[in-house]
Amino acid sequence: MRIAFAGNPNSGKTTMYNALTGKSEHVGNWAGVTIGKKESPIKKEFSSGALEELIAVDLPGAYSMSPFTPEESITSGFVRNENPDAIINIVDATNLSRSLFFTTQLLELGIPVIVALNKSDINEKQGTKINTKLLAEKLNCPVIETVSTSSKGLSEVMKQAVSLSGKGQKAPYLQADIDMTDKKAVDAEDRKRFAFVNGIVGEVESRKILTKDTTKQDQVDRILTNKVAGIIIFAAVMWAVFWISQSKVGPLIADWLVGWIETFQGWVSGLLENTSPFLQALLADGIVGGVGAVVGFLPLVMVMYFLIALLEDCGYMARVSVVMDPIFKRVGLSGKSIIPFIITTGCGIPGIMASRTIRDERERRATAMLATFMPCGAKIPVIALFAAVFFGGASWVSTLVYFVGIALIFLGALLIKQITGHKYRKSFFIMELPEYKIPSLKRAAFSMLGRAKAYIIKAATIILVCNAVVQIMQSFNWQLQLVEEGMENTSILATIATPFAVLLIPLGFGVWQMAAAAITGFIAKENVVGTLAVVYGLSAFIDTEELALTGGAGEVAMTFGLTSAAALACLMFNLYTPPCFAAIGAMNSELGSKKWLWGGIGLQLATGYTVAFLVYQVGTIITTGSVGVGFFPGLIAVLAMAAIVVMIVIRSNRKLEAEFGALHKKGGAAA
Ligand SMILES: Nc1nc2c(ncn2[C@@H]2O[C@H](COP(=O)(O)OP(=O)(O)OP(=O)(O)O)[C@@H](O)[C@H]2O)c(=O)[nH]1
Ligand SMILES: [Mg+2]
Repeated sequence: MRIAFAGNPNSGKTTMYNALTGKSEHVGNWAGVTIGKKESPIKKEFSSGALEELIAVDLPGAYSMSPFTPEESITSGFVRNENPDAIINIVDATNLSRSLFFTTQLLELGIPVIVALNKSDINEKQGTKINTKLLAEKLNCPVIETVSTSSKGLSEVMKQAVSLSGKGQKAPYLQADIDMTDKKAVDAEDRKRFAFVNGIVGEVESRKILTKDTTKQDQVDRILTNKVAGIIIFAAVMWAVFWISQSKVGPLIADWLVGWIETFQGWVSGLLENTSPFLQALLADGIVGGVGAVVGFLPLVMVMYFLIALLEDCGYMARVSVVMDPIFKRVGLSGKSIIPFIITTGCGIPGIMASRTIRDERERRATAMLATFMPCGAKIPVIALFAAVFFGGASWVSTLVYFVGIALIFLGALLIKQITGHKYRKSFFIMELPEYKIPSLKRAAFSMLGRAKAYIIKAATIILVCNAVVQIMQSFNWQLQLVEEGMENTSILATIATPFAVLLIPLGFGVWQMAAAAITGFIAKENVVGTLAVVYGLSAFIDTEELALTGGAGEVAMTFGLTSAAALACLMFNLYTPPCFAAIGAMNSELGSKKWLWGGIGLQLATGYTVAFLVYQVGTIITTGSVGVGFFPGLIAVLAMAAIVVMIVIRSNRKLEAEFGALHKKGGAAA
């Protein structure tokens, strides 16, 4: 027996789904969190004696059966075509008139509907009363007050769902038989439906606080969404997130963790004392050392995940969208893009997927393509490592790379706008402002632990294998003999990476070790740290005795042999060139076009290269007074890439002019 969970965005569907199934799917306090269908069996205690297994199907939020965005069409498609046995319609009880529009459409499908008047706790606090008995009569279906966050009313909802499932449903309002392609007729029909819904709401609801009254929440919103103050507050909030996770609390815990890892590594080395040097190197340095170096940074990432989960839960994200909207509009994006960008600071894959909730196709693709310029959680170890080794652990480094990421998003968006002719297209922006609430520490902790688990699994699988492969490739030469000391350049790894390293000379880090790290970084960005640990034979980058990241920073910096300008260039190259393969896969499915995908990858490659070139060369001029090595070849490469971009812009503009320009002229002449 399948029971669908449908309703407006942010009404609490996923919270209810999690409560009934024991899952921990992503919940957040803004519209558009769930972007795909999720299924899971309902716990026995809620199955209210049903003989068959009950399957809950969580769906993305939708305002109506006529979808505007890809994720809305998943919902309407499912309830229309997949015949669930019953629909639980989760209605945000604080926003009845908006929600019932969709309810009346669901009631027309002939599938039994149970209305869960969710968030009824908020109504209680605000003194809003809803006559559920009367509402049930008007709608012709059971109406039950629920609070998903505390499971109130859920047993009753399930009882009704089980007893009604498979039976029919009589609709209280039937849409007239109209031509759905006739926009005027559809609009008129929608207006009639609204009138019907408002009539019901007028009868069943009594409010203490009227919608037009200003509440405390409105006053807070006035400040948080203010054009100037809003941006300053947002910058301060994000800075605090990075500062706490990467400079304060994160490193403190990391230090303790690394102590354990080092002890473990010592123990493994002890066990292997009498075995072959290759085996020792592979197990103790390659696997334990490499994976340990990556896991050592886990606390930084975890603290960050925790803080972002708190931000998601309190209702602030939607406000940030509003603040950023006018700025993003200028570059052809919309305020909604900010949510994918913030999610990407955790991981690029859900970040890219979150772009699905943006209506305009061009904006959606631009967002998916640019999201990974925001450094993700896997890049934190890389940032922290370079900051510690070359810049004394300075927190300006991480702040800088996030701001450069934002700047690149703006520049990239401007470029896409140029290429796709944004001036010919219009878009609009609707963002609902959800209620503020005190974020749940428990939920944030769960979300953090879930992500930490994924990070550890990744370290123990992909990263472990990569490190082992790197270790083997650097231990042997092509004759499959062990490489002797001083002959490291002849290893398989070195000979493969050297041609790539040549390309990196104008960026200041044209050595095979850095090239190898960048290449393994495409498999997973943590690999940059793992590979550097393996190829340079270093292990823990966090020094336990000095309670600091790489207490032996000077020594490590010497081993790497980079100037500070080259180090910063190397860091930025690893951050802004294309993300890991998994994120590229997500880009592929969201962009839905090979042209856009390759355009995106090309843009990322060109951007990463150019930024690294500029940072190294300008940095070298500032510090030494003359340009760095490989300046001219690098300049030629960068100019060639720029020329290609200019050519694409000119060509596409000509095409657009032919397509739209004529149209505009015609329109102008007629007027
Ligand atoms: N006060 C209160 N808050 C709730 C209740 N149910 C859910 N919430 C909160 O509402 C917000 C949205 O919850 P979700 O479960 O993500 O909503 P959703 O309907 O799945 O949203 P989308 O996936 O975006 O369509 C979260 O912050 C929840 O904690 C409730 O009964 N009472
Ligand atoms: Mg949801």
